Amino acid sequence: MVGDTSLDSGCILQTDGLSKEFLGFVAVGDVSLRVRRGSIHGLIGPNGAGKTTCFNLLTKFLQPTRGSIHFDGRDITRMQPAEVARLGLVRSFQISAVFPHLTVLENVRVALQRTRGGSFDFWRSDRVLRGFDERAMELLEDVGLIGFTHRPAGELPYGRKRALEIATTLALDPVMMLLDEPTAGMTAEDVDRVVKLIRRVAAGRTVLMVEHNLKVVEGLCDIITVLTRGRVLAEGDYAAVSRNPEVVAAYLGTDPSIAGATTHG
Ligand SMILES: Nc1ncnc2c1ncn2[C@@H]1O[C@H](COP(=O)(O)OP(=O)(O)OP(=O)(O)O)[C@@H](O)[C@H]1O
Repeated sequence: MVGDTSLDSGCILQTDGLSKEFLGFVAVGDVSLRVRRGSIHGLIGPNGAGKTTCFNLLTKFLQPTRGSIHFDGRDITRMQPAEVARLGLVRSFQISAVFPHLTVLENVRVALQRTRGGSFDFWRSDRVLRGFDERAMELLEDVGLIGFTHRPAGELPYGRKRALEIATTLALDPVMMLLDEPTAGMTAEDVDRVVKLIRRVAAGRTVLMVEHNLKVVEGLCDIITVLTRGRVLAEGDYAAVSRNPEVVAAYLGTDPSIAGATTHG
């Protein structure tokens, strides 16, 4: 499959023979992923399966050892992370990307300014930044953070911080969002809220998410790719992959509950 660039027009993201080796160790091996435009696509697998490495390859934080990546009809295999983000393939960063001493509104404003104004605008006055307020408020509304507008981001409860992180990602106006374990470490109540939020922000976009909570995967994802030891083990909707004996076997010892389609972690 390496070098196969016949593009599937229904797919916004396509990898062919994608591989990453670390000193000969195959972290991702020959992964040919097809992400349908407008879908919510889950990437799951036991610990060490290669999910994070895969994400890092897609967002160009790592260069592949072999294989190709096409996004929206373009070959992005050798592009830089910022170029890929400009094309609309945006990763939702971890909490550390939120500035804790800035308010919720200021965080979104800065994200908007980075996108639209460019970093050279940083010296400009508050007045310029306030120009972004209208859009920032819309985004805060979208993610349910209006009630927290003037709170320092560092004081937000964990689940709300993840919502803020999603708002700052939405500020980049992504065509496709990559979400890395969006519900990790959350209380059940926060999980529900973030699931609803993802469903809402996924409208009109494509989402690829790594997620350990299988209940979340079941509820959100149209299609799921199961990785194990760097390779694609199975693909399909939740009902199909959770019944797949190879998937059940791969999870045994780490998560036997997949056979019963319940929650992990
Ligand atoms: N920079 C690196 N150097 C060497 N080995 C690495 C590197 N990054 C990842 N690996 C190895 O590649 C394999 C896949 O790791 P990866 O983090 O992608 O898995 P994962 O599916 O995201 O796991 P988890 O669910 O635990 O986060 C692991 O065996 C890991 O030790």
